[in-house]
Parts: sequence; structure tokens; C-alpha cells
Amino acid sequence: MKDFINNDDILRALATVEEPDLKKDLVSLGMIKDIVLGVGSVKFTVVLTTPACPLKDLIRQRCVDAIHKHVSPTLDVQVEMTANVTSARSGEALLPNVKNIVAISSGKGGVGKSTVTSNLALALAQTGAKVGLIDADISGPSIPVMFGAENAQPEVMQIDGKNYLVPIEKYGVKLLSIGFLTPAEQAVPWRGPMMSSALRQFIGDCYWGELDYLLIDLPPGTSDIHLTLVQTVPVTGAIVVTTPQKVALADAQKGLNMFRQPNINVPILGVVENMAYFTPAELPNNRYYIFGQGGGHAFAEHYNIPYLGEIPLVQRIRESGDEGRPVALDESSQMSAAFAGLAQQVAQQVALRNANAEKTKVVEIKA
Ligand SMILES: Nc1ncnc2c1ncn2[C@@H]1O[C@H](COP(=O)(O)OP(=O)(O)OP(=O)(O)O)[C@@H](O)[C@H]1O
Repeated sequence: MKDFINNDDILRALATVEEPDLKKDLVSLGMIKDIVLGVGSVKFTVVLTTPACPLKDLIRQRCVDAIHKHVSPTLDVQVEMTANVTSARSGEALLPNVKNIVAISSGKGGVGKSTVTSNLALALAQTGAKVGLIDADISGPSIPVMFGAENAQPEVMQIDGKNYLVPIEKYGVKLLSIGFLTPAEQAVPWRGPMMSSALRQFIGDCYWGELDYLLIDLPPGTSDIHLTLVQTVPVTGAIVVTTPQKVALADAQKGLNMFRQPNINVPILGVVENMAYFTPAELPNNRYYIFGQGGGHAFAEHYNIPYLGEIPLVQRIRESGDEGRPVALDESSQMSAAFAGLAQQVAQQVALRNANAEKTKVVEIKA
């Protein structure tokens, strides 16, 4: 052991610790900050790529072990963990302060896409991330009800003489939905171009401020809205929500193929299996695979995409959506844990995608 320890000794030790996902060492990834040496102690900060990092505790322990091994076994090591969500965007005119735009899609209607999106948004926000959610299901918006914000009315704000809509903020998530702008009882017949123009306004004429993740709840299937989204902003990645049964998976495949078309080319962050099994409230350990078992895993494997997690079919999930207080807000339930796990997986895939894949470009489709 050296008599005198300096910052370089600490950095050399930490350079032996690999970020398990990114497969590079913490020092060359620029993740180590603010080293403070004291008498018999060292303090430093590890800046993670997301506050939802599932490997937080593992990384912390490896840092402590590395310093004990390479610097001194008796040094008191204090590791502070913070996060700075990464982005593959820069210098774009639209949504310049939004780090990641994540599209949530489903092949079939009614598979629980909006339920998953709402709970995912809340679970990400609970980790400390700044989260926004656009309800792009213009002809069937369900986000206002799920967030208990049916009567909310976005305000208008002027910046440099231009009017911007200000998203509603509920449970720590910024929200925008056509449901805030048209009365629920008013049936609006939307034509494709009107829906596309509404989505463009939600993106371009709204004041979103700084966000780590902006989730876009797309309509089911493939539509004009999907094309408008990818033609308006570069999408970080897409998530596909499906149920395990064959018909849902067949439709999910179509959605996947749309994002994978060479001229669209949006990275797929993974698949979420909703209603993976039924669990009755009185028998919480029982699982009934009423829509079949293993479909989501097989789908992920076949298309070589990450399996982000499974959400059970539970009455409480439906009730909490109808009550306007999604289940992710419940304290320590099996369901809120499922969504917290999903948020970790999504954040991890976004970080991996930003580290490894090229920037997504705005799609130009020639008529
Ligand atoms: N895991 C679940 N457990 C219980 N109920 C669920 C679950 N997921 C979704 N639901 C319920 O199923 C119904 C449909 O869900 P949701 O509206 O989220 O689906 P969707 O795929 O967004 O629908 P759409 O195709 O209309 O956009 C809702 O009543 C919702 O509460």
C-alpha cells in the first residue's frame, strides 16, 4: 500500500470496473466525478446513464471492491450515485431539451398499451427521471381518464410572441391529450390529416421543457399517426406491447416490421407482455395462463429484440386505471413492482441504444 494516495490511484482502480451493460470501464465512460480524498477515506460520485439503473447496487459494490483491492483494503469508500440520462439527439429545432422520445405501439387494440404507457411513465418518474407523455391515440384518448385529469385544461403561454400549450402535470408526469381539448361527450370524427396535424402541434406547439423521456402512446396498429411521428421528430426507439395470444402476436409482428422498414428504421427497445397471466386477488401466488404461456418470450427471441417484462392480468390494474390513479403509484404491491421492473428495463435499453446505435433520423418519405 502507498503512503500517499492521490486521485490518479483512485481513477486507476475505478478503471478496472466495467459498466455491465455498456461493456466499457467507468472512467473512460466519464462516469466518475468529484473525487474527494480525506484521511483514510475517499468519496466520489458515479454518474449513471439513468436513475432507473437496475445495476446501481452492483456498480457501487464493484467500485468499493476495486478500491480496496487496488488502493487500500482499509480505505473508507463512500460512493454517491447520481444519474444523467443519455441522449442520441442534439441540436434539433423541435423538442431540443427532450433527451429521448419513446414510441409505445401495439399491433392489436385493447392489449393494454395505454395502461402500460401510463404506469411506465409513472414508474420512470418515481426513479427521479423527468417524464412526459403524449396521448397520440387521437380518436380514442384514454390518458385523461387514467390520470384522473378529465377536466384538466392546458394553459397557453407566450414565448417570443408565439403561443405554446403547457402540458398538464399530474403525479409528476407532464401530459398532453386531445381529451384535454375536446369535451369527452363530444364525438369528434377525425380524419387522418387532422389527427396528424394534432400530433404535430403536440410536439411543435407545446412547451415541454426539459425531459429525460417523452413517451408517445400511439393508436393501435399502423397508421398515419405513426408515419407523422417518425416524419416529425427522430424517435429514440419503439416499444411493442402485446398479450401472449397468437392473434395479438401476429399483429405485433406487423407493428414491429413497420418500425424496421429500412426507410423508417426506428430501433426496437423491446416487447412488453401484458396480461401475461391472471392472478386473482385472493390467491396472489396463483398464476393462470389464460392467453397462453411463453408467447412474449418466443416473440422476443424470434425477432431478436429484448423482452422487457411481463405484467399480470389483475383486476386492480383495471380498477386503478378507471379510478384515475394508476397502480404504479401504489406502495409496494406486486403490480407496482412489475412496472418498476419494466421502467428499469426500458431505461437500460434506452441507455444501451444511445451508447451503441446511430442517431435516429427524421424519416423522409417521398410520395
Ligand atoms: N394488466 C392488466 N390487468 C387488468 N386489466 C388491464 C390490464 N391491462 C389493461 N387492462 C384493462 O384493459 C382495458 C384496455 O386497456 P387499454 O385501454 O390500456 O388498452 P389499449 O391497448 O391502449 O387500448 P386501445 O386499443 O383502445 O388503445 C382497460 O380497461 C384496462 O384497464
